[in-house]
Amino acid sequence: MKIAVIGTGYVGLVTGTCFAETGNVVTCVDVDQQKINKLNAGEITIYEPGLEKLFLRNQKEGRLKFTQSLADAIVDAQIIFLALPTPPGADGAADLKYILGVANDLGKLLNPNNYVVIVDKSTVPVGTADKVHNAIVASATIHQAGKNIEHCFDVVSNPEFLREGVAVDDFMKPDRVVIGTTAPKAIKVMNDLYTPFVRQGNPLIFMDEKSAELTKYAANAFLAVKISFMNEIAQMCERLGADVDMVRKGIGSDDRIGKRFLFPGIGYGGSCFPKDVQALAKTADDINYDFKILDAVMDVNAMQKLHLIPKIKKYFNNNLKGKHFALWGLAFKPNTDDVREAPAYYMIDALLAEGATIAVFDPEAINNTISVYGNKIVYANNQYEALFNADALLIATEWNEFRTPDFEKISSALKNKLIFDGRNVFDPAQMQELGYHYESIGRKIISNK
Ligand SMILES: NC(=O)C1=CN([C@@H]2O[C@H](COP(=O)(O)OP(=O)(O)OC[C@H]3O[C@@H](n4cnc5c(N)ncnc54)[C@H](O)[C@@H]3O)[C@@H](O)[C@H]2O)C=CC1
Ligand SMILES: O=C(O)[C@H]1O[C@H](OP(=O)(O)OP(=O)(O)OC[C@H]2O[C@@H](n3ccc(=O)[nH]c3=O)[C@H](O)[C@@H]2O)[C@H](O)[C@@H](O)[C@@H]1O
Repeated sequence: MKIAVIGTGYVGLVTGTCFAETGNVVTCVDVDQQKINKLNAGEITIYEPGLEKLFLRNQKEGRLKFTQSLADAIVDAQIIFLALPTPPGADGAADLKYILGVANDLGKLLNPNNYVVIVDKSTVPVGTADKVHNAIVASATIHQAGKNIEHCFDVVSNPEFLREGVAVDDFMKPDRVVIGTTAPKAIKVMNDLYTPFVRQGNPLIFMDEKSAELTKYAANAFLAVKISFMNEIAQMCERLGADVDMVRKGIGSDDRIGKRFLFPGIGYGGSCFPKDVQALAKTADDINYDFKILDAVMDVNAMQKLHLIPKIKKYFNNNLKGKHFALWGLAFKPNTDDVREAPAYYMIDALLAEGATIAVFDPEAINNTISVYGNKIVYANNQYEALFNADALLIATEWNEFRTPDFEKISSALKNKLIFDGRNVFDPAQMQELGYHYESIGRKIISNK
């Protein structure tokens, strides 16, 4: 099939590449000229394990192309994906200006003689498929007066459930594909497109557009509830002397609860959970429904992101002025360079406000961080360099390479054998043996005092 993907960010690039991988001819569009130039030069623009190999192969074989021109990309396309940003507006609702802006452009460009399925892959509020449909028709009425555009397209909601860091696997082998449309022609096209991705029997779930749109928010909000619930259990553990790792294993082995997404830490971050929980709360607000759990989740997460700060302050008698910290991990989770809503940044801001200095290291997110913090913090070339002369090591992201470090190197570089771990990366028993003062989330404090 011939496919256009509008928006070539984390979702658009993975979507385009993976559809090319199953033999489709895909043209990705972006307004960012630098991005398109880089991609056309064979340079990948995001760090996502496994993506570069597929990107290069499909580009070489002519199945994956990049352009700035929407008009060129949609010529003869049977499917047009919208993978555009939906950032929070001032009131917390998803801002639809990118989506509706492109819908307006499509109204000018669609060919009334070619049927096309327009698929919304962005995370959008319930009712957006109708808005996109109406925006296209309104624009066509002005710019293509007299032509019968309304019958040449359907708008489908096909929310994306990939996780950054494992995006290629999630896309190629999805747990399920949710497709919101009741239009028979669109159902056929979407079924043909996705059949190669569900050969193991995972379902393609067809439903109406609104249910599909709400499914996406419900999934992200439910996962945020799960994480926040465990973060609150961790708070209880710290006060009661229980161990959250044991509680996690104890409840996770119950199939009804499941093992995944029960890891406590310094809160959830990223470009989606924070904005999507907020947007769903706003939708509830708009229809006068008081969605109490979502408000609690947002409060818990705001508190959790700064959970280590009072612990660090307590250790240093409430005075961090002049203290110097090493921080491992900047990305909002491992295996990505994405720093949007990264919990590490909340820690950096809080420590800088207390008068501390910080040296940071992350395997992939240093460049993105330089553009945010400039010379306010120090950037190390590797995890050990960050430790030099620091009063303590702080951990904000559980990259695998942090899991079994050289503890001798750590203790010889640090001023104190002191670690505050926001992702429960180390084993408290080992820390005790090695003589560290070690504080983590929901587990007992190891003291060397
Ligand atoms: N990042 C993720 O892991 C996931 C994101 N989503 C959703 O997918 C959507 C996109 O998210 P990301 O890919 O992370 O965003 P992103 O910000 O990485 O990418 C969006 C791209 O769209 C481009 N763009 C903006 N206006 C444009 C226009 N008029 N024409 C062409 N390109 C344009 C931007 O330059 C950017 O490259 C959002 O709604 C998000 O909630 C859904 C599932 C996973
Ligand atoms: O809509 C989206 O953008 C995506 O949002 C999340 O994916 P992502 O944000 O890439 O990463 P997750 O693995 O879900 O992690 C999100 C945050 O939760 C935190 N987390 C995750 C799991 C856990 O047990 N504990 C925990 O604190 C992570 O550290 C991270 O900060 C969802 O998992 C995807 O299904 C969804 O498509």
